[in-house]
Amino acid sequence: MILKTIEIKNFRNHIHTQIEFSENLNLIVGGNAQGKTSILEAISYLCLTKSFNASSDSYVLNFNSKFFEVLGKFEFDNGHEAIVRVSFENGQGKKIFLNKEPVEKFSILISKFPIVILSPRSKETAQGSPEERRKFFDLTIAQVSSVYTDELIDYKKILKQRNKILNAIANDEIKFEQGIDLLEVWDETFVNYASRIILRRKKFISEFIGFFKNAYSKFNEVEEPEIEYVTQIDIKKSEDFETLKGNFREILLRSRNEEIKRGITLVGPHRDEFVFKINGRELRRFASQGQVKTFLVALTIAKFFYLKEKKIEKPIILLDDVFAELDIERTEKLLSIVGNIGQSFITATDSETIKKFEEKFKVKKFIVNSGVVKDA
Ligand SMILES: Nc1ncnc2c1ncn2[C@@H]1O[C@H](COP(=O)(O)OP(=O)(O)OP(=O)(O)O)[C@@H](O)[C@H]1O
Repeated sequence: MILKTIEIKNFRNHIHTQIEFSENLNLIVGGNAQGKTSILEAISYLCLTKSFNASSDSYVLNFNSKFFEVLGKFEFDNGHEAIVRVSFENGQGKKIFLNKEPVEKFSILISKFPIVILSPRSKETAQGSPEERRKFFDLTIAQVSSVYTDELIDYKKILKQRNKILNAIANDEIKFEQGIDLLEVWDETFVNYASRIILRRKKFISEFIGFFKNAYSKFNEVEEPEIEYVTQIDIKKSEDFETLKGNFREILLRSRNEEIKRGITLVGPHRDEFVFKINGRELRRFASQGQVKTFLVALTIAKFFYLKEKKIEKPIILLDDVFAELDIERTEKLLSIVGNIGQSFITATDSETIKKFEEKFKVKKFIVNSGVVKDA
């Protein structure tokens, strides 16, 4: 897939920006705070319905505007075209159109437009809390399966209900027996959703790990990297759905007294972990900065090839400020692996490093100045 053109209105400091991209490498250059990352954020809205940087749509809405709009024209690998329009207005919320038809379920869009992003925030995936890694992998699975996104949303709703009941029992707001009855109403559905998510994550990691190890070995052939999926049930003894469900139901029942005492759900995929390791040691605790960088680049490459195979569609790739974050060697290697196959967008502040990079790669260069973009 390639993004041929984009039109951005009232988005961060871009009042009206129109860009025609190259189908290979697009280099977006400018000084600090000129609006380079904002272009990548706008692209992210077209594929993921949101920014990879901002937690709220209102944050990217231009300070002096009432609405923003991003319009992108894509071409899929089979030659078909698609137009995505995302708009947001204060008080009205976000609206998305695919080929002029309103998109009711955003999960559909996420699973249709494969994208891989490496940004300064990606460090959180390696070094942040378990939630950061769950987010990274949940998004990767969501990009392949819209059903997974819908199930995750439903799971979170049921989890909230369950927590409300447990909390009410713990605080004596309802009678114990009444609370247990209520819990039992929710629990079978809870077990069902939890088991589906766990099974999906298990299957995903068994497929993804090959892509990941292969990518890592391109940078380091000596180290043994690992991504371990850790869930509360014995995953090896949970081959099929019914067995997994049975195992899950069992630990849920076993945890009931503790859950009631604490007033919260203690068992379920919201507590899962994906542990990153190098040579058997946890990355988060023991890795050097260089190892963390290699891990992140390998994750990016692995995700690119995983999505490409699953979607039978080349993802686009966004690299935000990678020269500052990664160093030139890793960036060049990353681009020599994925940049020759797909379309990439890379932001950078102008420097000697960039000049050398431009000599090596065929790039279309754009200069950004106070939210205004010009072809270089
Ligand atoms: N909601 C908003 N409305 C208007 N301007 C905004 C809004 N949010 C951020 N800005 C400004 O828009 C610019 C966008 O910066 P952006 O993050 O795209 O910069 P950048 O060129 O990538 O810079 P750097 O190299 O420092 O990362 C900044 O000047 C920022 O202060």
